[in-house]
Amino acid sequence: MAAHEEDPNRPDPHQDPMHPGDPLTSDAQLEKRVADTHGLPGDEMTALERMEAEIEPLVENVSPDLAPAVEEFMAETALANEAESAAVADDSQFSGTAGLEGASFATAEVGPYISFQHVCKSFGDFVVLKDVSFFVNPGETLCILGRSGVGKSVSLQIIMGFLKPDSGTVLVAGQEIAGLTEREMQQVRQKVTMVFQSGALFDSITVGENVAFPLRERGDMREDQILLVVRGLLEMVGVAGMEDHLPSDLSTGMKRSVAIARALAAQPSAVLYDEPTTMVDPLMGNLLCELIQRLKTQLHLTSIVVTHDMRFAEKLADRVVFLHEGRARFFGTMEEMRASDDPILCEFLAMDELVLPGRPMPEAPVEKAL
Ligand SMILES: Nc1ncnc2c1ncn2[C@@H]1O[C@H](COP(=O)(O)OP(=O)(O)OP(=O)(O)O)[C@@H](O)[C@H]1O
Repeated sequence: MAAHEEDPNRPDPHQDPMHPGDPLTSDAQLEKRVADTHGLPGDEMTALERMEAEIEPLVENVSPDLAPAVEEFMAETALANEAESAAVADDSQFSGTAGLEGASFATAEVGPYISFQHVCKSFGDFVVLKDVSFFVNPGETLCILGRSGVGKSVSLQIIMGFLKPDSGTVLVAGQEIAGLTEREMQQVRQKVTMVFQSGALFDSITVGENVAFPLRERGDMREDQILLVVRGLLEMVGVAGMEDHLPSDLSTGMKRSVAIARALAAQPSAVLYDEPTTMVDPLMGNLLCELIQRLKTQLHLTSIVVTHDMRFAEKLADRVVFLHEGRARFFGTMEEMRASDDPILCEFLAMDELVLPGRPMPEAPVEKAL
């Protein structure tokens, strides 16, 4: 097609892509729609304007024909997250600092979005978590650190309700999850979603169908709207044009990017990431790290990241919890961790210095010629 010819399939830039037939969403219309959807008062407009301005950099690499759809979709998420954070802050269910004695409570004046209080978990006789307590406040990022097998992934699975703790209290989205039915837990999982190490994509359907899945589940979006948001989200996470591929065609890093796009399609308040930078090259690792950082600041996402990568933790974490022998050996800010003289923690950090990617590895002993 010649450059000047109009593509009949190209969305009309003067039409609202989320609500075709409407003129392009004016600020007032968008304010009303988001207010209707999330029950926010009409005077939230200034917040919404700020939100859209914040979100702009997130969609800067998205094609102009897709950007408005993604921007509006993400603005809804960001605004809902602000409201959610406020609701958690007001929630009287939060039972204070029980089980977190000795931790840093510098910013704990709002209730945590997710917390463990004295959590224990065993598999048969094998005790994984003996008495673990930590929290993450709304909009903050917690990194879970520790050697292999200390229960980092088990902790994430407890938060998602896939595993049940033997004792202790777990708050997710500000509410205690112990007594919830599976159906209630599914509602919690709409707010708090997880990006697995493997991506955990559905292998038999395309990348686009994977990302469209949560959008179709909502039941209130038309197919053409869904396609716009899917393509836009894939561009946003750096895997443009992959919608017709099967997950098996993708590299590990690309699968994780698609898994993040699918998680975002559910408009979550919190995302749990299990080893997002493991087994990808340093460039892909940096891209994923930057994406997670942008999602945190621009969407006000609460995040928990299980990682072995200290540089990643340094960039992202508001707080860290260091698990060791079934306990939260350290819980506090990155700065407090660096200042700690705990020998076990110091040894862990020293080991990390030795194997940090990008730094020269310690010289291997030269083998003697036989
Ligand atoms: N469903 C399960 N049944 C029995 N044991 C389990 C189960 N899930 C995890 N475990 C055990 O719990 C321990 C902690 O596992 P987990 O996956 O949380 O470790 P991790 O800290 O994430 O380690 P890594 O960094 O190697 O991924 C391991 O010994 C694991 O074998």
